[in-house]
Amino acid sequence: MVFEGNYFSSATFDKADFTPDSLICVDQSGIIDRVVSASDSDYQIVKQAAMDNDILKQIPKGSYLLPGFTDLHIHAPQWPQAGLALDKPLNEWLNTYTFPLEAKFKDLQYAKKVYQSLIKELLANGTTTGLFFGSVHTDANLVLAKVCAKLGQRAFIGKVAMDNPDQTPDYYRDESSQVALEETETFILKMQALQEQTNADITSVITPRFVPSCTDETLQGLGDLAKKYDLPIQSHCSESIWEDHYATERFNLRDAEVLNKFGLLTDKSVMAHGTQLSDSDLDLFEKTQTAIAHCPISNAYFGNSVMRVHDAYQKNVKIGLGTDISGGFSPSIYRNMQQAIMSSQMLQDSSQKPARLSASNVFYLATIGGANALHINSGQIKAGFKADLQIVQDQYFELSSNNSDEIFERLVYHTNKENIKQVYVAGNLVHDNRGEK
Ligand SMILES: Nc1nc2[nH]cnc2c(=O)[nH]1
Repeated sequence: MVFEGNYFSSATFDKADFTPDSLICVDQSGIIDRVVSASDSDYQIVKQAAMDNDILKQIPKGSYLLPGFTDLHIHAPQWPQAGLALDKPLNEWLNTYTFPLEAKFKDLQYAKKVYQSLIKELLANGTTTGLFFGSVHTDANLVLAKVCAKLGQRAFIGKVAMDNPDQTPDYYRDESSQVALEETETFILKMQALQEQTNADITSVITPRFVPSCTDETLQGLGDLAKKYDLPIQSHCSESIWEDHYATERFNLRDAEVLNKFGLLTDKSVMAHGTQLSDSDLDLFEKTQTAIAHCPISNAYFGNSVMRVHDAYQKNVKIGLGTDISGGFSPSIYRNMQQAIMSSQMLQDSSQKPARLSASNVFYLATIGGANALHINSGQIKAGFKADLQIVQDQYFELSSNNSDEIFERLVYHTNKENIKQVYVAGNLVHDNRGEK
């Protein structure tokens, strides 16, 4: 396939490049094998060949090609309660609403219905890769993997491990540390088999829910499994003041230090939130190459402060964006880009250091940031990268300036589901709403 049109892609944290009138050539394996610019001598030849082979896709005037987004933190089973009970503190929200909902995923029919709805919604919002928390149930997590395989989303999925009887309800927990670890290993092996069977881009992820939910044996065992199978790890770290106090009381260590002690901070780890991370925690993240999933909408409810994106970035800590469905109400990474900018302004007002984020900064987080955290060659429109792409319409094209910087800001601020016309994962069309008004 060859796309013809204008595109935006992050060049650096501070700058998104606009490239007009290009041919983006995608090979059979879904990789961008060449980007031909209008000034290249063979532009017309490449275009003609694509037309002759009926593989030219022309992007209409006023629409742009962007890289697909990575959602670096999302709880798939919480989709049915997106936007509900967000006026409660985290601990109450978990115990009163979230654990009872997740417990329902024992029912595989229910799981299938919810997961189909969620993955369609994410694709329609331009999210081409997701890093998912599932539930404790191995089989329901496999349902999620099958749905992602079928609908074509790249997925990293974790069977949630939670076995600490002091912090989890008896109706929703792994029965013991042994069960948590055995089920995690079973999930890893079944995911490997499914991956081989379907050839889908699905990976299992070691997933201790968070330090309070897990016993020491489970935290240690999960660290060992991550090492044994060389897998990504995800959890929550320093999301709230309550979580930080809990770690200090139980271990006399900071939350990040506890995770590190059990081998859970590695270059394949993605820790959600981090609003309470200290400078020394950020140094530890840098040293271990652990990434942060910044979830600005969720943090406004549960985070007790704004995550210091600039400080983390300055310290070379990898960062991407997450929706945190359903701590965050919106499945849209666009909506989270907007909130990241707004929240950063509030941090700026209470901080001596630079904290403001620009549209280019948050676009970088949504694309390159997320892809780097997961070690995938996605998030850029460039030769050698996966063709994870979205065609997005600038709804104010006819009304407003056509300066590329302004178009870019409009796209970041105004794109909604209706303006996302097509989405591709590794060159495969996974969402098409051109027929809709
Ligand atoms: N936001 C959020 N924080 C958590 N900490 C432990 N579990 C959760 C969860 O489901 N959502």
